[in-house]
Amino acid sequence: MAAIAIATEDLHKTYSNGGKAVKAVRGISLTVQEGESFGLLGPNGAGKSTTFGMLTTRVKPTSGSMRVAGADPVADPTEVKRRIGAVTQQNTLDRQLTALENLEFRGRFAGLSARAARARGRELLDRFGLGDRSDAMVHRLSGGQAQRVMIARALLTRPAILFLDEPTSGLDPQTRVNLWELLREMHAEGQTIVLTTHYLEEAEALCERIAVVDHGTMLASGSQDELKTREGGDAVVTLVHEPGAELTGLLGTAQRIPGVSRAESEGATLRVYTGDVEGVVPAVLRASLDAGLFVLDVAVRRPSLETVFLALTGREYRE
Ligand SMILES: Nc1ncnc2c1ncn2[C@@H]1O[C@H](COP(=O)(O)OP(=O)(O)OP(=O)(O)O)[C@@H](O)[C@H]1O
Repeated sequence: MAAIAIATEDLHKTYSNGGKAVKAVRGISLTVQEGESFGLLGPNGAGKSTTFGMLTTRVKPTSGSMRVAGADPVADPTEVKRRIGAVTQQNTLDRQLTALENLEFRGRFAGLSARAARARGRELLDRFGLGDRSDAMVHRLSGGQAQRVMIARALLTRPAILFLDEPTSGLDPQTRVNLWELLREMHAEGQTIVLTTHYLEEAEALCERIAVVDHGTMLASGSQDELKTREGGDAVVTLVHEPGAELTGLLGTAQRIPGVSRAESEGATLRVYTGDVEGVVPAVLRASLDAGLFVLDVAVRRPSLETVFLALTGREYRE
């Protein structure tokens, strides 16, 4: 069995914002195995960056405990930093230096000889398709190139865990897909990867295991299949009615339709969860018409991370 890379127990973080307490993280317990690619998925403000900050020593938890790469980020932050590589949301490259110099500098700081740091820097830039950009000043790099240099820099000291906070936020779709490819390669070579993302598609593309977070708590965690089976095994049928439609009666009827495991309404939208799409769609449409309602749109979503989020929160996922 693989060793444990990360274990957290009931992590909390409360910020004080002008005297007001902001409970950003409210009890996160998770385990990541070595070699895994693990994602913290949730909408903006869910507490992902705060959790990322605690795991990577930048944010001190209010309470709870954790082990990261065999050390304690609170008691021994220097040791944790030595063992991990972290890529934050901001561009933290030194703008006075070239791409290669940024890498060399990190290598020297970590105790490599000048020669070793330069060689490893070159190797990584080549690997990341940036061999011809090694002498470019940082401000000349595109967003995607800068992000790759930051990942290369984080990998320079062969970290036990590579942490990435929203790795493709703000990148164009093609650059995003290229970066996914790179991260998949790293992972195939055994690199443990922990990332945060608010893109369902990114979590789906990159993460073997996912923790779904919202409002500072972890709603569920598991492999994608586990989550889909456990939390969102049903397809979701959505009926959108004219604005202002009153759905109370319809909701009751929908809940009694055979094959419907759950029904809920949000404004003029009715959602039913079912394993029997073919049987339920006509029945629920009929119920809607019988209730004198006008249906604007019908949509069926097969089990996915989107339906998992819906099932967990009763809300549509908005990226
Ligand atoms: N330094 C801080 N001081 C006060 N409140 C903070 C601070 N950092 C974050 N918060 C608040 O904590 C909550 C969680 O923020 P956090 O950045 O961890 O979420 P997130 O899921 O990473 O979202 P995003 O993707 O927008 O960064 C938010 O309500 C945010 O406003």
